[in-house]
Amino acid sequence: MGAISASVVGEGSIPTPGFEGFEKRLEVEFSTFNASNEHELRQDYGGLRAISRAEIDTMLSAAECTIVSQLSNNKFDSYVLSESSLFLYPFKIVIKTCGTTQILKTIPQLLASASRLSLRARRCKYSRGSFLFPHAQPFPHGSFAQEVKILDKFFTHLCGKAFTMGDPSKYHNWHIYIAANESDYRFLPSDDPAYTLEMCMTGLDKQIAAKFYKAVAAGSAKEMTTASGINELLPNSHICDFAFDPCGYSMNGIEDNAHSTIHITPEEGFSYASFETMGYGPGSRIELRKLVDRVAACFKPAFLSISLYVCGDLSRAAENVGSWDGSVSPSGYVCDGSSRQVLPGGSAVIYHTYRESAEDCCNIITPFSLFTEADPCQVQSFGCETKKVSNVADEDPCFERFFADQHTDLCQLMKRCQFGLF
Ligand SMILES: C[S@@+](CC[C@H](N)C(=O)[O-])C[C@H]1O[C@@H](n2cnc3c(N)ncnc32)[C@H](O)[C@@H]1O
Repeated sequence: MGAISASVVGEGSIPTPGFEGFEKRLEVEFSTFNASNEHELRQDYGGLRAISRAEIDTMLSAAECTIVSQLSNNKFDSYVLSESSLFLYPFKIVIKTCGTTQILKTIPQLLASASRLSLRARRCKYSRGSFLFPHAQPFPHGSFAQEVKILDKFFTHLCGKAFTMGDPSKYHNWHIYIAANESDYRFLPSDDPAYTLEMCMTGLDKQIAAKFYKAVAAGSAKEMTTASGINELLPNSHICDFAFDPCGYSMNGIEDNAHSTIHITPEEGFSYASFETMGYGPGSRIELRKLVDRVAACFKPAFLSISLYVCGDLSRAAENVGSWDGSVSPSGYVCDGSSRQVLPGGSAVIYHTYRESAEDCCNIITPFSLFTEADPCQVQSFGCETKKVSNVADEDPCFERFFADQHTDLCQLMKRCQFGLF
């Protein structure tokens, strides 16, 4: 497992005064090498779900986390991890890890397993908020520029672009990397855009945070789920929950082809909760704006951010995120920053930050006021797009070690991904 506290931290990281709640999130979408039969395959095809449990374990152990519980339906598999969650759809994987885990180390095993199933990556999306304790992150998570450089090496056959959203002079930004071939994405006007909503919340209400201590919840994750009202956020979803010792909570929710996931770090001083849904949108019975309100009311954080990613016909995707301007504030919150970005591969994202409208919220001390992101020397923001700076040298021994540690013939693997040699 990765870091949990001041004394137990992952390899290459330094001790911190608290647990790093902000997750790193990697989503990779695949297609078959034989595009002609892809449509039939999409109807009834296990795809990535055929990856063996042993391969999944190997992949996760590279990042320094493990599976603690599982829940599946006929559309996809979900796993609660020691540090966050994993979702395996036939053509898509979502891995989310927190603490000092090294999520990018999962990529070689993932690409190798997918290649054995004749699948190749056609889109990679990596995102994360600004860390609470950036100096504790091991290589290559010490800066967004390092992360981008590693991602570019794995996905050279796709055109990677990196963006830092939010005001660069502020502590809280959203970092997003997307690699996709435009030619792979042809959406029909009838295709519903797909939404991914992510909320990151800090400074949780103390009484609410207390519910995620085992001693208070009689040791039961189920009790935490009901006492907090989490079970009512998406009432038709099936929930797989897990309570950590002595505190902390994670859950995955699954409903047809949509998922949700919540992770909670209740410790005072660095309390954090995240909420994510993928697959809910206008076509479902869930209205995302009302959902955002319910989630904010459930945790009552002092600060929260929303990232809404839409993928589909580009004009519709851009239009859809456009309608989510800064006025879409959860009740009791004021928006203090908004940005919007059209991304490669028919997608777009908006990012808003909010603070509680109560006047006394300015007195709340959060780690944001104590630490600053380590990125500035590595990443320069031009508008939104992150310029990939050259001072992250290829010959940096950390890069060499990163790849040497993977036990995979990476060059061979990347060539195969690029040219479809399977
Ligand atoms: C629920 S996990 C999920 C992380 C999630 N990204 C977050 O911060 O909300 C983090 C919480 O569980 C606690 N915890 C206890 N044992 C843990 C372990 N072995 N690994 C990770 N977290 C653990 C941490 O102290 C923290 O409160």
